[in-house]
Amino acid sequence: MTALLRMEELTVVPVKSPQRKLVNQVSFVLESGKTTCVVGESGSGKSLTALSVMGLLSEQLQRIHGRVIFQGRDLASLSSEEMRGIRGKQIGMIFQEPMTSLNPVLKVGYQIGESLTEHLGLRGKALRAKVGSLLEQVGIPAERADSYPDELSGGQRQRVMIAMSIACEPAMLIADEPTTALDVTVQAQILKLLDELKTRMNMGMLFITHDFGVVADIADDVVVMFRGEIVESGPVAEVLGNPQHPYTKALLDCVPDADGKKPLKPIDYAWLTNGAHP
Ligand SMILES: Nc1ncnc2c1ncn2[C@@H]1O[C@H](COP(=O)(O)OP(=O)(O)OP(=O)(O)O)[C@@H](O)[C@H]1O
Repeated sequence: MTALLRMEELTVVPVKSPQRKLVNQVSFVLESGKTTCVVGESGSGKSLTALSVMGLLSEQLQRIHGRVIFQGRDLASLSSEEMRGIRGKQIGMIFQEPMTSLNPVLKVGYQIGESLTEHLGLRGKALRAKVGSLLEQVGIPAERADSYPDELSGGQRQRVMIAMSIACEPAMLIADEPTTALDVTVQAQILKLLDELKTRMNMGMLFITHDFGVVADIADDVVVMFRGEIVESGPVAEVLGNPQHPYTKALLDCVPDADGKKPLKPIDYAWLTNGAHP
């Protein structure tokens, strides 16, 4: 079976100091209908990996090596116009903070509709019906299309972002810490919704998180990143059930108990660097 996304030895560096490898030789595969979680602490290179898939690295950064093959095509070989056609249509995206992605002065229904008009040419009644149906698919009554973002709760705003990201029925969804800003109960609801949509629409989901609790809930496969490199990857049951790398073990130690009471332990970097357990 051809993979939906095949990342081959992706390497990202700052243009001005190309010896600093922010993402170093990262390779993994994502299949349709599956979720691959990229997990690691802040600064490990997760977001740069996701942005590379979208062709959205900032101008100060460049990919010096590797390929990003989506549906059999190397995304780097596409023009910016072709890439714009893929973003939002074949690859959907959601990010951590819906308020920064939603325009506060436009009704949410209008904002969901924009990409339907741009990519699918929908207008008028057909557009309104599709927007209503998308809102209902993410658990929001259709009439909330006329609400402004600040009239919705944080969880509802993230649901609106999900509706926007799936509007064109993309083959792949990239979710970068989509639940981090939400409280635990809402987080669980959003994860469940994403998981259901992934299965129903047979999407591949690339899910970026620093939280192994989230990985346990949602991943089929997991890629553990540390300082720009993959230290461990594989099916979630294997990586969580029998972690091999000290960094994975240390991150797993940081997961709070179900009641959320276990204090977070600081990660012992000396141990990681020497390989000797303290
Ligand atoms: N434009 C840039 N120029 C130089 N370094 C950068 C740039 N953007 C990001 N970095 C660095 O690249 C590294 C990886 O960043 P990235 O955002 O991918 O981390 P992350 O794992 O997603 O962390 P977080 O969860 O905090 O977003 C970090 O050390 C960051 O400081």
